[in-house]
Amino acid sequence: MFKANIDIFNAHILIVDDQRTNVDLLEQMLEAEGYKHVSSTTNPFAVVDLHNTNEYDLILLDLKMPGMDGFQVMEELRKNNSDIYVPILVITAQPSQKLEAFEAGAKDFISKPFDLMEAKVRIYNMLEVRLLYKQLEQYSRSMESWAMHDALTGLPNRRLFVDRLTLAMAHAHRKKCTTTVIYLDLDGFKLINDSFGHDVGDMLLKIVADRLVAAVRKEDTVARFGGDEFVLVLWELDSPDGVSMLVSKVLMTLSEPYFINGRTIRISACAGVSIYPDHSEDMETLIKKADIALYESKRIGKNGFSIAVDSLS
Ligand SMILES: Nc1nc2c(ncn2[C@@H]2O[C@H](COP(=O)(O)OP(=O)(O)OP(=O)(O)O)[C@@H](O)[C@H]2O)c(=O)[nH]1
Repeated sequence: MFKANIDIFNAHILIVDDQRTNVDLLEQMLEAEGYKHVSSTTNPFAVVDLHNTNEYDLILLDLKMPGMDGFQVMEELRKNNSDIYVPILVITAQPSQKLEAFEAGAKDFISKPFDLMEAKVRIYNMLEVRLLYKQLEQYSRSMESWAMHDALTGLPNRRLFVDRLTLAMAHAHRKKCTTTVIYLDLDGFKLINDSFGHDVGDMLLKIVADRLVAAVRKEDTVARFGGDEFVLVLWELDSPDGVSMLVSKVLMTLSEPYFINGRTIRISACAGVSIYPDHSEDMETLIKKADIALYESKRIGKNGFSIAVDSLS
């Protein structure tokens, strides 16, 4: 469950005011409050670059400045920022400008001359909302990644695999080339767990994942469907010979010895292969055919592979 853990005083704050005395006053106040990252500029033209580099959590922006006023700065910030939320608190001596400032994107305001107590509270409140929002965003990104990856190996899981295969098939359709699906299952993996323990089994699965990733190209996908089942999506293999050579290479890599906790462990794998569009143009059928081919190769014996047949059987 999401649990907020924010340190408001670690926030990055920029003060923008052409009057050095105002800048100094705000800077001193914020530093006395305990804010650790406060910087300032008296040059409104520098704000966009500064924000792009430092991604401030809060910009205290004077509205009335020569050359470029606060409204123009806000407009430039909005134009140059992919983040729709620009954290601006305007500083104004003219109450009549407040509404206009809100319409231009300001989130709150501080009146001049400063009421320091009020300024402190407004800054704190705005930072609280900003940092909570940022943390929630990070959390939802990590949840998204978690939902798409296998926790043990970090490989894509079945959901992400389906996305990647969809993409590879669309590419193959456009380029009139192939996409290959390789369904892999280790031989006698249960015995590894039973003989050496689940932890050793886990370590072996992680090494298997690393070897598979190393054996294919960067654009290919190696996914784990759970247990000792791994499924690969390969882009643009040009001939059945190429496929056979690659699967043989993968199986050979997996049958190399594994050195885990001072032990040397050997294991092999079987594979089933299906090719888009030769065996099917439908994704589910393509995966099913690779799975059936895998069972066929398991039936024949260890450390081998079968290629799908044209019709589902
Ligand atoms: N260490 C470990 N074991 C797992 C994990 N997930 C599933 N397993 C085990 O993997 C084993 C898979 O067993 P089987 O599907 O019978 O595979 P196998 O022993 O390789 O049998 P064949 O495929 O017929 O050769 C089971 O013992 C599961 O408990 C995991 O994340 N870590």
